[in-house]
Amino acid sequence: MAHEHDHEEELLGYQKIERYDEDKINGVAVHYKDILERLGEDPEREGLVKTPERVAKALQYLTHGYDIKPEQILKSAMFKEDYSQMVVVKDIEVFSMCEHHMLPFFGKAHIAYIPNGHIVGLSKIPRVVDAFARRLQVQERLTNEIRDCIQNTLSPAGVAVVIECKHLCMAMRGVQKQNSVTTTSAFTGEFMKNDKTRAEFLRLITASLD
Ligand SMILES: Nc1nc2c(ncn2[C@@H]2O[C@H](COP(=O)(O)OP(=O)(O)OP(=O)(O)O)[C@@H](O)[C@H]2O)c(=O)[nH]1
Ligand SMILES: [Zn+2]
Repeated sequence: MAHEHDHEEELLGYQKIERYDEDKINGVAVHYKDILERLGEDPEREGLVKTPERVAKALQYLTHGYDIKPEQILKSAMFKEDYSQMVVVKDIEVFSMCEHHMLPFFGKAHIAYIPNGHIVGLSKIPRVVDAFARRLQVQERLTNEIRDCIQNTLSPAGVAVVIECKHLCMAMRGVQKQNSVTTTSAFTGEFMKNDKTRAEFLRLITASLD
């Protein structure tokens, strides 16, 4: 079986990076076969035979954030540094799933912090976003969890998080609003106390490079 799989990857010419928990995949797939039948489909037809397994794998991937420890990610790349100006990472892609309908919501996160003795490896900030986004979420909690993780781990003078997302549960169904974007924000420290600092952050995330 393992051999067959290696061969498949060879044929595709690339390595599939995802690692799957077979018990979990099989357990979820059984239910999706039943769901297909209950929706009026024929789970044995060619295009659907592997669908329960594919859906199970997709869902495992879309919720793999439960297995990640975001604090550890930050701690793995914290460096003593004297820099005390705002550090902004903007336009970080976000893909998450709303916990009410299990439909995607997606957009961008903009994050800033003001170092207080330590800086963090830049790539670790989008990694923290992913760790919390790849779970069943609401946008408000996602926003707060990212803020709290950075604040509690790095102890900066302040953290700012703004997230802008479209929710498919509002576009494909329900109220069917195709263009509405939801914005959430969360602040600590200087971003909360100091209007000028918060305004500078908001200006930086709306400013364009080109
Ligand atoms: N606050 C918040 N609400 C969300 C988020 N994602 C989805 N929702 C909302 O969750 C709510 C669930 O409300 P219900 O009335 O129980 O669900 P529903 O009958 O499917 O509601 P409609 O979407 O209005 O048809 C809806 O208003 C969704 O728009 C989110 O990230 N944050
Ligand atoms: Zn929803």
